[in-house]
Amino acid sequence: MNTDMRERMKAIAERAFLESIEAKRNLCREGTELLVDMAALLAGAFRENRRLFIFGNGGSAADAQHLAAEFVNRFQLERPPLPALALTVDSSVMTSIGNDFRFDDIFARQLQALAQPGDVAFGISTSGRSPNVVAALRWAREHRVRTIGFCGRARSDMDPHCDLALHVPAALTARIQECHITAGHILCGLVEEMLFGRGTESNP
Ligand SMILES: O=C(CO)[C@@H](O)[C@H](O)[C@H](O)[C@H](O)COP(=O)(O)O
Ligand SMILES: [Zn+2]
Repeated sequence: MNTDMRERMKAIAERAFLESIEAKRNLCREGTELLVDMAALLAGAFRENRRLFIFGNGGSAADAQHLAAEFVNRFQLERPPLPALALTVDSSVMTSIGNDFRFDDIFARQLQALAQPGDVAFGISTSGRSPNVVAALRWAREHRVRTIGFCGRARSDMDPHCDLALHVPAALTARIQECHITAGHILCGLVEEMLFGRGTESNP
């Protein structure tokens, strides 16, 4: 690689780092209160033995699985497992629904099979427009399943179907995703703290 090319690549990398930092700084200012509310909603549902279902496409499917693993196994505290499931992990279920019905139904139909009133449906979409995410949130809302969403900056199609929606103040999909996983980790930490942290029933 010649020097010009190296300098150009470094500039691209530095810009990405700085945009990511800026997006997270803005999210910290605009989204912290809402994350605490989301954590309280989730902690309340887990206290009532309700379950969490997480879903999204592409990078957000990976986020769904990553966050489900934090809840089921553990995040930062030694504590009992929490019931969370990513709706992105069973290729047989997803391909059969996509093939026999519509790809837009792959998450909603799994909720129809698994979710009960009081459970929580958690949709993740950077555009806020993925039809399968929106359809699942819509079904959940109509069936007394609590709904939370992570999306991007703009008003999103998820909003009308979410009890709580976190909007990330960034334009690029990648920067929004980086904020989503940070916010997801924070959410896991807050839920653990609310359920098992010092001063709680399980840890007086
Ligand atoms: O990870 C990325 C881009 O960074 C992609 O895989 C991205 O997640 C996919 O294009 C998704 O289909 C985008 O869906 P959404 O976030 O708009 O709901
Ligand atoms: Zn990505």
